[in-house]
Amino acid sequence: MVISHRSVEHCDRLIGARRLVSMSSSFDKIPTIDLSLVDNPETTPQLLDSLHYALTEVGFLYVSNHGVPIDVIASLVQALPTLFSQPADVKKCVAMENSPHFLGYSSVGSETTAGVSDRREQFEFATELTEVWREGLPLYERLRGPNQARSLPPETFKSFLSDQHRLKLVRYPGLPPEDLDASKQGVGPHKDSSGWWTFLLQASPPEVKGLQALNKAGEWIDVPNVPGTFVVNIGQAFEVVTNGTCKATTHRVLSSSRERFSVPFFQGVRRDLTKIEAVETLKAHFESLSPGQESTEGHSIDSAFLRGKYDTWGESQLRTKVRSHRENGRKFYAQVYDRYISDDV
Ligand SMILES: O=C(O)CCC(=O)C(=O)O
Ligand SMILES: [Fe+2]
Repeated sequence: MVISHRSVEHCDRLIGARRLVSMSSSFDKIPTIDLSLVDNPETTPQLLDSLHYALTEVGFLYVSNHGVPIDVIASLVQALPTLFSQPADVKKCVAMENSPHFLGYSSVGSETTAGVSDRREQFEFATELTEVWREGLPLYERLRGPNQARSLPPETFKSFLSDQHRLKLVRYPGLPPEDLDASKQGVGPHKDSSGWWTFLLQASPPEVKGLQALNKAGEWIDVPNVPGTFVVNIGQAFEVVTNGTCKATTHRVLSSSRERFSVPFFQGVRRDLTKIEAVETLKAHFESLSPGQESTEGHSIDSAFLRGKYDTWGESQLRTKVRSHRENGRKFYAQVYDRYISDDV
C-alpha cells in the first residue's frame, strides 16, 4: 500500500487531535454503567458506548442494577463491625501467619504498602482450593491452597441425627362457616419438636392458604404454596445446638372452607441427646454469632427441651407426643402420663 504524503499528514493530524481530545477529556467524574440497559436491544448500544468510554478513558466505573440482592449486601455490611470487634485471640484463630497461601486474618500494622506500614486489619479469602505444592514445583504454586474459614466441617451435625425420621400425610378438612367461627385451628402455634429440620410439601393449590409463620414483631405471615418448592423450617433441637443463632420459628395452620393437604418430613434427633451435649458441643462456634430476637408470643411457646426441663431430647419428645395424642399417652405411657400432662413448661 502506498502511503501518500497527504495521508501521513492526515494521520498526524488525527493522532494530534486524539491526543488533544484525550487530554481534554481527563475525567472529572466516574461514569455509571447501568446493567439493566443490557436487557433491551435498543439501549444496548448506549450501554456499550458508555462502557467503552469508561474502560478506555477512565479505568473506573460504577455498575448499577447489578442484580446482587440488597439484603445480601446489607447483611454483609451489618456483619462487619461484629466480625472486627471479636477479641484478638478469636481473630488469631485464622491468622494469616498460619497460611503459606496468605489467607486469613492480618492485624493492623502487619501489612506494608509503598514501603510504609498500613493501618488496616483484614480477613483475606480466595477460591477454595486444596494445597498442591511440593518440593520441585514452582514456589508460586504454594499460593494455591484452602481458606481458613471458621465454618464447621460438613459432617458436624450428623452426630446429632437419629436412626428415626418421621413423615406425616396430613389433611385439614374444609369447614363450613359455623365451624370456622368456632375455631380456625388446623394446628395450633408451635415450634417443631420432632427434631432437626422439617421439609414440608404443601400438597394443595396455591390459593388454598393456611400455613403461617410468626415474625419477630408478633405478626402472622402467610407461607403460601409456591409450586415446585418445599418449605424448610428449623426444629427445636437445631435452635439449641446453634445456641439460638438459628431460630425454631413458631408456626400454625389456619383452617378454611377449602380442604388442604400437606406432607411434612421431620428429620429426627438422637433420643439420648442431652441438653448439655446439645448446648456445649458447638458453643464456642456459635456464641460469637449474636442470637436474634423473637416475639414475646413466640418466646412463650411450650418448649420443654429449650427450657432445659428434661435431660434428654427423647424424653422431651415423648412428653410432647403424650400431650399431643392423649389417648395414646394414657394407654402406653400411664406411668408418666399425669406428670407430663400437668407439666406446662
Ligand atoms: O400442615 C402444614 O402445613 C404444617 C404442619 C406442621 O407444622 C406440623 O405438623 O408440625
Ligand atoms: Fe410444624
